[in-house]
Amino acid sequence: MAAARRLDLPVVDLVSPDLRAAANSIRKACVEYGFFYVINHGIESDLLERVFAESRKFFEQPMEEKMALRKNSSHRGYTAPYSEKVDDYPDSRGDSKESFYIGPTGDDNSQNNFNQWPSEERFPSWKNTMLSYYANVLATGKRILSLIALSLDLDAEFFEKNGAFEIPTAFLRLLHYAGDINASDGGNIGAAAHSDYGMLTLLATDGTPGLQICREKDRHPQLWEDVHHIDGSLIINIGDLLERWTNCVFRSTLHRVVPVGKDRYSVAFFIDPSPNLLIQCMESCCNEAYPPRFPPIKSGDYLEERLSSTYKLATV
Ligand SMILES: O=C(O)CCC(=O)C(=O)O
Ligand SMILES: [Fe+2]
Repeated sequence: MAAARRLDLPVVDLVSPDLRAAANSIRKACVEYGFFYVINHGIESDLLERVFAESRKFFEQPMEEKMALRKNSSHRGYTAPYSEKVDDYPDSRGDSKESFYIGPTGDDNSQNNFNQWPSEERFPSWKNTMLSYYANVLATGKRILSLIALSLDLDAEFFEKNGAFEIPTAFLRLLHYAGDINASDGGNIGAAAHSDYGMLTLLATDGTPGLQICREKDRHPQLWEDVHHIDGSLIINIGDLLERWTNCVFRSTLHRVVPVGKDRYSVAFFIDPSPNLLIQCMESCCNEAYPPRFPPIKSGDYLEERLSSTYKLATV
């Protein structure tokens, strides 16, 4: 895999008393990179450590145990290595990562029922740890979205008031990249180049390198830059739906995970708007000279289409 350049993404302090300055820094980050770090995000390091410990414990199980919780039709549960393929290369086997999805967990029992959990007997604190992380990271995500609204010259409550959070849609995804993948084999990649589909992604990693971004996807050859680890930070990125909503003022940036010869764990949290919300160009993102580039579309229709085209193999 070609060497990548080191990149210094903006760092946004979520307890900064100067909201306007934080919003400005987010705007610059989203216009230029589509990626940034947040610090002082309010998620206890102890909770994060427990999430990683439980995640490791789950993935260390024999394949048979993991497959007993394979992803169901509601996109919750386990996905095996090579079950996801986002590239179009005929020789590629797909992504070597394995993952576990946890969907909305709110009070709504009918939604709750779709989640799958490892047995309480062998994993006594697993579910509660994940539920606790889900609640905490969702709260952090909403604070970031409020700053994003300010950064787009919108009301801080823009997303809330528009009903973006009315029907909970956020997904937690535990990820494991095996360390014994041969990095020199071009057909092997942890996660192939992709952009995230939805609104906002909050990513925690165990500090192992591998994540890279490509700022100019149409440039050849592509230039990949390492997103290095900052202790205690979360990595935030903009998804395609928010790019579309902002009329491409904000960028949804191509990224991938390359093998580094070492096991790697990460935890992604994807926040999307309510499925029934109509995504149409934000007022502050268009004018006569820069008209809306996309027709309105319902969030759920857009995301369902993107998701179903990802899982092409029959193993999940
Ligand atoms: O594991 C990572 O660092 C990135 C994961 C990712 O890009 C994704 O799940 O969409
Ligand atoms: Fe991603």
